[in-house]
Amino acid sequence: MKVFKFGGASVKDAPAVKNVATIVQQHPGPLLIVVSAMGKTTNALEEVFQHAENRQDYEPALQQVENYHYQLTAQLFSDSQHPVFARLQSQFTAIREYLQNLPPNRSDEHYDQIVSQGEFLSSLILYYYLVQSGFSAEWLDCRDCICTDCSWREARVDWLTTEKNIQNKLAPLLEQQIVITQGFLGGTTENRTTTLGREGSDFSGAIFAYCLGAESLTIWKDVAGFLNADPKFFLNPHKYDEISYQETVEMAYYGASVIHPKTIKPLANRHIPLYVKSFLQPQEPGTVIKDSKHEKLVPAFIRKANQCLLSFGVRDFTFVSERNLSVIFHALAELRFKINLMQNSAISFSVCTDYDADRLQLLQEQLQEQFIFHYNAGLLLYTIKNYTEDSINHLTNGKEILLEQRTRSTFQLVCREK
Ligand SMILES: Nc1ncnc2c1ncn2[C@@H]1O[C@H](COP(=O)(O)OP(=O)(O)O)[C@@H](O)[C@H]1O
Ligand SMILES: N[C@@H](CC(=O)OP(=O)(O)O)C(=O)O
Repeated sequence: MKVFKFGGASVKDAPAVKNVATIVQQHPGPLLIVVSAMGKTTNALEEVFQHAENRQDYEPALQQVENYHYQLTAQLFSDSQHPVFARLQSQFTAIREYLQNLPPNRSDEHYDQIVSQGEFLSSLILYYYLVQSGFSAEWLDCRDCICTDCSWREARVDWLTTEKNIQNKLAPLLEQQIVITQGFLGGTTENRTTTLGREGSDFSGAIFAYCLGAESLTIWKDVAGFLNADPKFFLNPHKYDEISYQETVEMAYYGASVIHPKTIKPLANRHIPLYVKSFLQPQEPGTVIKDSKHEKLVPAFIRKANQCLLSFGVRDFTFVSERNLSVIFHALAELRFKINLMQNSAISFSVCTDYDADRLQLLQEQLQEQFIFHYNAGLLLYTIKNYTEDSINHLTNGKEILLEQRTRSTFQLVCREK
């Protein structure tokens, strides 16, 4: 039993969906397909929700999402009476009804109900297309399997219940046919939809693979495999043919965005290999991530954009103490800031984190009485894993560096985005 995860880029238009069917055709045998929203649909739905949250007209943004899905679907199904069109229509009717009836206080719970819709649309379109192409297939609502708490936007998985659900409801289905389900989503015991954190469909693939005891998980990407740098920002990156879970989890943690950082742990726990393969060249081997031992790898360059550097200074001539730090950490955790790098001196403490204007405002309000609080936005965080002096010189050349740090294996710097 294999699990394939197809991300937004692999289903971004009609030819891409046809390509997915070709890939599936080439892999006979029990298969679970976990699919993300098509193209940039999740961003577009976030925009719809933001308009609704600010009591602005969300209809033009929603109309764009609808047109995109209809146009793509019309290129896949020549029969305009095909049931897929009625399903799409009922999804959009439900979205509009939900938005019209939003209560005055719009919250993260409402965000999840809207932003989750992209995966329902994509999984329905892919399901109907595979059936039309002659596959024996079934559509599964992942909320019947992936059980989470109510931590909206980044729900936590109840692993015991999820494993039981997957064994009882999904495993028997997979004996008969291919099953298509949604990435990124879960459901609470009260039947509310949750999301697992942006770009969380890789993690969904790993949850299913873990609970099914799958032979492997393959994530299909627009790159040749797991590379030592993002080809959008670095020339001629090197592809790893094989790499350990340990190295991968560290690189994903530092920001190698090709794999969601939560993906690795469940797979490593059950020794399930993860393949990163190109949907553009599916016959190529890509990268395999597993329990492997290797010599020191070539340096990996990881770039994290939209960073800010927060600094907390003490108000008197005392030093930054453990007690001060615990107040700062508590506030950061409450507001769900992820610390990407930190450094302290006698009288100040600095943290590099993802920039979010609203949450920064709340942090400032909470801490400004106790600390002198400053921040710099518009920054980049670079990490070199397995660095060499040459790689550091290459990276730092010409950059205005605000902070740098190194351990025996990892070099990090924060600099201005030019
Ligand atoms: N180390 C890396 N190796 C390969 N691709 C990377 C790496 N770091 C960042 N990327 C970027 O990740 C992208 C693919 O991941 P992602 O956009 O999440 O795909 P999808 O949303 O389709 O699942 C690539 O297009 C590439 O720009
Ligand atoms: N669609 C969601 C989940 C996801 O993982 O998407 P992708 O596989 O395209 O990164 C998002 O954009 O956050």
